[in-house]
Amino acid sequence: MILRLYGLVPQLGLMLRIGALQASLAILQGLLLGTLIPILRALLRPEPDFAAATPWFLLAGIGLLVYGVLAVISTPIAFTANMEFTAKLRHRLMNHVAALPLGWFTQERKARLARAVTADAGAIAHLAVTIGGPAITATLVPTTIIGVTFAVDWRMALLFLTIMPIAFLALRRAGRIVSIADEELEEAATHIAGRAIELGQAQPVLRAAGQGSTGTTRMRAALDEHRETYRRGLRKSMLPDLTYTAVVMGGFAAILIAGMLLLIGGELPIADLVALLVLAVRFLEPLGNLIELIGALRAMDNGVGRVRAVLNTEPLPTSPRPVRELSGIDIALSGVTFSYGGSARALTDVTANFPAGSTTALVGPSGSGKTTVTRLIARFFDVDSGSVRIGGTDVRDFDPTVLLNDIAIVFQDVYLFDDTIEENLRIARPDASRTELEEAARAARLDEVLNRLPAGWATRVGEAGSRLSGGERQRVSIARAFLKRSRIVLIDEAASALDPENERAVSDAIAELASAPDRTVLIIAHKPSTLRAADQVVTLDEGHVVEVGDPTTLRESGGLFAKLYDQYEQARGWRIMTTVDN
Ligand SMILES: Nc1ncnc2c1ncn2[C@@H]1O[C@H](COP(=O)(O)OP(=O)(O)OP(=O)(O)O)[C@@H](O)[C@H]1O
Repeated sequence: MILRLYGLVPQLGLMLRIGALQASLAILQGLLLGTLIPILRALLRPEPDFAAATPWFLLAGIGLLVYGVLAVISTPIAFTANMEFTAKLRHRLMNHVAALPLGWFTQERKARLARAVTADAGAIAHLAVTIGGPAITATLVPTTIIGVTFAVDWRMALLFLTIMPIAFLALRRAGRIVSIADEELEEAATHIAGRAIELGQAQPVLRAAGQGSTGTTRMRAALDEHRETYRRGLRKSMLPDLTYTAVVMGGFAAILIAGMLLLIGGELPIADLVALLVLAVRFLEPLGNLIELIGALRAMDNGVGRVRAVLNTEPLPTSPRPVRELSGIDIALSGVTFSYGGSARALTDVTANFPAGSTTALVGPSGSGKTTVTRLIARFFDVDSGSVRIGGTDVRDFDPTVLLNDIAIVFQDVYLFDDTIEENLRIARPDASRTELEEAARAARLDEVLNRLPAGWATRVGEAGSRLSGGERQRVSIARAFLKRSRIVLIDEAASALDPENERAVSDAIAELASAPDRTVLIIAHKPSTLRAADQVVTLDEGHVVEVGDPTTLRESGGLFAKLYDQYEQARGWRIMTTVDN
């Protein structure tokens, strides 16, 4: 368990300090109790011998003082260790998940990750420090007492020695059952967390269906499952708990009977029996506490297992000699085949070139693979076969930070952090000057929004940007791309209707982003104006490239692009009519 913990947070110095401190406290406690023997032997004579007891009293006094000082020192050390362990573990987890393929982040795994970062990391550090110490005490105090007992009566010491392994065997069994129950309970708790996230996300749909307050049946089932698992766990662990308690109580009875028999037989003086009974109580008490601790320790071990499972997930492989800069900004997909894990392919043998400085419109029916192409270029996933190259280099050979720095992505569904507009922009470039921020805002037509808002740059956008409209959120996202000065920009143009003002602003901003000659732009396009302005069009259908060419020629050829273009224009006509009518 200790090795597993060390593997998770390799803080050898800290662990040794805490361990040594706790071990010293435990051994000192046992030895202090040992001073009782000479003291009682000296005092429980027909003529009490105070002179013989005095040095032992003095020794016990000094021991108590040292014990007190060590106990006081250990509190701040344990507190600091707890904080340090938690922070290190959380950082390790966050750094690791940042390198995982996006496909890993399913609803269930997101819930597990949330619990690993919050509950597990906190509990592991807390338990390692606050339960680890008492666990050391609960093991070392009885061990020291056995040693001390040998000095009094070897037969009684052997009895103490026999009780300990029997108790540990009973404890092991109880621990195993507690561990299984804890794992089942954690599984049920993770289900609840997953369903709770789902419940939050599905609120609009549930309310529309009149079920906002009752929740989903899946959520109710998860709660029932948790309750039942808890009950089952309690039932299962009751018998081993009782067995262990019986061993500990039985141990005391055995010591008492054996001591009385030796006393009656004249083989043990009364002073030694009294001292041995006090030692027996202190011997069995920490052993008794172990049953409480074992549950917590097993829970910690399970937590360690869960955190390790996240940390053991393979990130996307990195090249041993990663390329640290782009040598060009042309993009080439060559024979790319990719599926999201199931049997259905999202892309099949896709070959397409996106020349440096050009703007390409990616077009195709829903589900044809447009978003997948952009995800593979940004290396959110790795291709199953074929290659994606930027400036002639396979994206798998780049240092991942190169792609993060040189590619800007303007998603349709923009995620904003619950912070000010300024901070949401600074994510793209934390050290941007005020002038750079303002230039980016102007280019993205965000300045109009900022002028309208009373708090301007300091406006808080609300959770996930909920206080801004969809178009305004997109302008923030485009401003991020300008600020980042990325030489490759991947845009998912909104397919749904924006209000005319936002639509014009977003279109103008995208056009400006695409007009730079030193930028390669890919737009998943739905608007006739964007399609017309593109240097080339790549049409996808069911994961295959079906057309490549300039927009005018493709429109005249009457193929899939021409059909989609007409549909977009018709939809736009309807929207304009509806807007005018309103
Ligand atoms: N995360 C995912 N997990 C599993 N399958 C996915 C995932 N994302 C997309 N797919 C599937 O891959 C195929 C291509 O999807 P993709 O999102 O690339 O299409 P698209 O052309 O961008 O569609 P749309 O225009 O509707 O956004 C679809 O069949 C889709 O169901």
